[in-house]
Amino acid sequence: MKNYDVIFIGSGHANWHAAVTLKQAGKSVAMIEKDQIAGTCTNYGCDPKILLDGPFELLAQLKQYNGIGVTDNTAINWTELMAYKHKAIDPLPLQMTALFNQLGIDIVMGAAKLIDTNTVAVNEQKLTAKNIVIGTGQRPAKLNIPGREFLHDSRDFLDLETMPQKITFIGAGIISLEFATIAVELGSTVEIIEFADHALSSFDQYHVAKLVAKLEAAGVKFHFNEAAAQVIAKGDHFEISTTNNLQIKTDYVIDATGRIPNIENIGLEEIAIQTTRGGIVVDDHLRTSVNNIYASGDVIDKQIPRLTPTATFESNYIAQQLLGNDTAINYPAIPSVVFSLPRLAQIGVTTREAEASDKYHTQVVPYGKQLLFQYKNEVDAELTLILDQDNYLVGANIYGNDAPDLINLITMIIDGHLSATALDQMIFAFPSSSIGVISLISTLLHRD
Ligand SMILES: Cc1cc2nc3c(=O)[nH]c(=O)nc-3n(C[C@H](O)[C@H](O)[C@H](O)COP(=O)(O)OP(=O)(O)OC[C@H]3O[C@@H](n4cnc5c(N)ncnc54)[C@H](O)[C@@H]3O)c2cc1C
Ligand SMILES: NC(=O)c1ccc[n+]([C@@H]2O[C@H](COP(=O)([O-])OP(=O)(O)OC[C@H]3O[C@@H](n4cnc5c(N)ncnc54)[C@H](O)[C@@H]3O)[C@@H](O)[C@H]2O)c1
Repeated sequence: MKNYDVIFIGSGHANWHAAVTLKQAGKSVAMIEKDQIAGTCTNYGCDPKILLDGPFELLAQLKQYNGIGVTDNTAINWTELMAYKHKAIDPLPLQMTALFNQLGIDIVMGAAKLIDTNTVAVNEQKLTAKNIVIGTGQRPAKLNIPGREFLHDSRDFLDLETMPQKITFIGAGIISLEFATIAVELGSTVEIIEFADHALSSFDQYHVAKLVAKLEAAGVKFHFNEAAAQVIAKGDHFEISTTNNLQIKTDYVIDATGRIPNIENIGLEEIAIQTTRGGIVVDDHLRTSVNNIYASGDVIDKQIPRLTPTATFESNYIAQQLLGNDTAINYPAIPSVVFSLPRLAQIGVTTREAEASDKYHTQVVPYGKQLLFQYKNEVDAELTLILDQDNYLVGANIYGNDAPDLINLITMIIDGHLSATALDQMIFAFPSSSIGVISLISTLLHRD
């Protein structure tokens, strides 16, 4: 039986950052993975998604010059793009495995199960360790309705060789809105069934409404207040009916009604690790109810966004814990982005929280209009800043193609508690899109 300092169950961002740090610090480390090395983000999530999205973003920007210099927009060849995706993404697990092996991390392929508080079974072997970290992530939820066998998920979409002519998404969450943006641009008839009366419930609803209107103008049909009830196969197509008897004919159905934690069949009940429907319960040191076993990433029962940067933050935190630092975890402000076109991003105090408290005030900055050519004629791009009573930035929402980068800039202003005076001490490259937004924000920020 092989004995380690630390065994990691799962090889996603929740675990591999810590595995590398601990190995480099001289610990013996094993990482067990039952599917593809490097987990969801690398193989079935952020990375393939953003690769496929690239030309769609460029096309959206080109369209902003229609009638003022650009006449003929390029068409996207999805099948060719998908071939490129396979070429770029498929080798990543092997490359990451080689990197981990080179560092001296033992990689074990197979489904891990805890036998006792120090022992993990995988295939026919048993491995022991002083500490174990569970980072088993999440999987797509699957609706329990008649015809569920016809439902596809995000992984299937990111592997589609040809885009179906008619595609229907169940759920108007992040995954649906990102993928609907792509499908409608390729000319598919896109419908979205959502049981709430709005989309993207955790995002600023003023910006969400603008995004929904933009997608509707592009041809996406939203059916709010509708819950999918059954899917029937009829010849070469499918018929979806809702609880209100709405009928939709479609070629392909994606169930994007959320993601659920992988907590089953890994021995948690046997050794009394506490879980809820939301995942593994941890304390403020990311320890489970069994003291030497930690949990990290998407599988944790947590209120913060389940994202790659939060999984990475937790992984780095656990590495430091296992190297002797005993401070409780303290999350900074966490940005979230919806990679639709335009993008939505948000961080920190929300507009809803700001409206309910006299500690904050909000300011809308229509930077698309104010910085027209720096932002490539994206006229409707705007951001809402949330400021505290001393005019320090505590939150923001962005609607615009540049949101993923702008929100990082704003993250630094929030985390650094930067005033306008502090920003004045820095020199930024000019002309650039960011310097424009920095100057607009500066006029509103605290001055010493
Ligand atoms: C379509 C899509 C797009 C996304 N886009 C973004 C984005 O743009 N930005 C962003 O920040 N986040 C995005 N995410 C979320 C991001 O992928 C996750 O937050 C991140 O992957 C979480 O990392 P993790 O290590 O906790 O889990 P995972 O990456 O899911 O890793 C868990 C690993 O554990 C393995 N495992 C499970 N059970 C066992 C077992 N018993 N034994 C051994 N191994 C096991 C799994 O096979 C998996 O490889 C996206 C997710 C999806 C699905
Ligand atoms: N850009 C990103 O960061 C990114 C991108 C993709 C995925 N992710 C990850 O995936 C998660 C999002 O996954 P998602 O989009 O599947 O979930 P979600 O929670 O964002 O959205 C699910 C939607 O489905 C609706 N719904 C649930 N049951 C329904 C039913 N029976 N009929 C109709 N509608 C129903 C819900 O009301 C909700 O609006 C994120 O939380 C994140 O962890 C992140």
